[in-house]
Amino acid sequence: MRLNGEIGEEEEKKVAECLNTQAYSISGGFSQPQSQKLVVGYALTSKKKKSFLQPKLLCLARNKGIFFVPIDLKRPLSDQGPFDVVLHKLSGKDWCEVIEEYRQKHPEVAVLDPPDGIQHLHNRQSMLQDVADLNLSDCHGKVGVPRQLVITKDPSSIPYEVAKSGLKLPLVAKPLVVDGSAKSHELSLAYDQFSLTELEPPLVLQEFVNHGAILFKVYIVGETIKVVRRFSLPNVSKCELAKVSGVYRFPRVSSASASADDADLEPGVAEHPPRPLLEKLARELRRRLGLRLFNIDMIREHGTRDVFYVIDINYFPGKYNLFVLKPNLLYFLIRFRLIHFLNLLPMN
Ligand SMILES: Nc1ncnc2c1ncn2[C@@H]1O[C@H](COP(=O)(O)OP(=O)(O)OP(=O)(O)O)[C@@H](O)[C@H]1O
Ligand SMILES: O=P(O)(O)O[C@H]1[C@H](OP(=O)(O)O)[C@@H](OP(=O)(O)O)[C@@H](O)[C@@H](O)[C@@H]1OP(=O)(O)O
Ligand SMILES: [Mg+2]
Ligand SMILES: [Mg+2]
Repeated sequence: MRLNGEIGEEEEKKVAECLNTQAYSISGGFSQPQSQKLVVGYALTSKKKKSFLQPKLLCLARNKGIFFVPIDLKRPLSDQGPFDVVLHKLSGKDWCEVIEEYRQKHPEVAVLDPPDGIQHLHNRQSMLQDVADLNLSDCHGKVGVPRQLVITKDPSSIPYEVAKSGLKLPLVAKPLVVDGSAKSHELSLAYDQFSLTELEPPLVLQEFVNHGAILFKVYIVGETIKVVRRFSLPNVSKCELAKVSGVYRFPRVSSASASADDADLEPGVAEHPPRPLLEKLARELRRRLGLRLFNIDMIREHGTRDVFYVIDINYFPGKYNLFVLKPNLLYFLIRFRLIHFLNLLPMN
C-alpha cells in the first residue's frame, strides 16, 4: 500500500490515460477499468444535500459519467450499491461505526474521508493541534494558531483560569464541539474576564487576533487549493478594549457575508497568503489529518506581511459547488477512485 494515496510517475501516467479516455469506472469488480460510469453513494444531512447537490452540479457530473446515488440510512450499507466512491458528512457515533465497518469490509470502495480524521475536526482543540505541531515558519511566512484554553466545566472558575493562563483579552468563546448544529457555530467576543462566567462550557477561549477584518477561506480538494476572501470581524483597538466590557454574541460573519474578493481593500490586508506557504500547509494537513476535502480559515495578523493564524478547519465545507471548484471536485472524484484502485494492486 502506498502512503496516503500518493502515487509514482508511472501510475500518474496511467491515471492521466484513464482520465483522457474516460475509462474510469470499476464498480462491481476492480480487475480492469471498463465503462465510463462512476457511482458515488452519498450520506449527507438534508441541509448539505440542499446546498451541495444542486441541479447544475448533478448535470455537470452526469455529463462526465458521474452518478450521485443516495445511501438509505435505514438499510445495511453493504446491501446497497455497488459504489465506486462513498461521500459522507454525517455526525454521530453510530454513523462512524457503520462507515468504518464498511471500509474494512469493502476495501475496493473509495471512502471520502476516513471517519477518525473527520472526528478530529469535530473538536476545536484537536482540530488545530496539527497546525500547532507543524510550527511552520520557514516557508514564505509563519503559520500558527491563536493561544487558547479549554473550559469543560464550572463557568465560575473561568476568570481565574484565564488569569492563570495569561491569555490576553479580548477572547473569542467557541463551543468546544462542532457537530454541524447551529449551536456549535454560536460564538461570542468577551471584552473582560469577569463576564466570562456568563458562558456555557464546554468551550474554547481563543485570543482574538486583529486581522483587518479580512479572512482567507482556503478550500482544499485533494491537491487543488482555492483561496477566497471574506469579510470578518473588525480590529479591536486598545482604546475600545479599555472602554467596553461584557460578552457579545456575534453572527456567522464570514459565512453570511458576501465575498470580499472584489472589495476595495488595503493591499497589505487583501494580499493572499503566499502560495508556497499554502501548498506546504495543505500538504502537511492532508497527510496528518488523512483528509482530502476540507477548508482552512486563515487570518493575517494586522500590521504584518507574513504572520498567519489558522482559526478554524471545516470538513467538506459548503462552497465546493462554487463555479471554480465544481469541475475540480468532479475530476478529483474520478482521480481519487483511480488512485484507490491502483493502491489495491500488488506492488512489483
Ligand atoms: N481568534 C480569532 N481572532 C479573530 N477573529 C476570529 C478568531 N476566531 C474566530 N474569529 C472570527 O469569527 C468567525 C467564526 O469563527 P470560526 O471560523 O472559528 O467559527 P465557525 O463557527 O467554525 O465558522 P464556520 O462557519 O467557518 O465553520 C471567523 O470567521 C472570524 O471572523
Ligand atoms: O453554510 P454553507 O452551506 O455554505 O457551508 C458551511 C458548512 O455547512 P454544510 O457543510 O452543512 O453546507 C459548515 O459545516 P458544519 O461545520 O456546519 O458542518 C462549515 O463548513 C462552514 O464553514 C461552511 O460555510 P462556508 O464557509 O464554506 O461558506
Ligand atoms: Mg470558520
Ligand atoms: Mg468551522
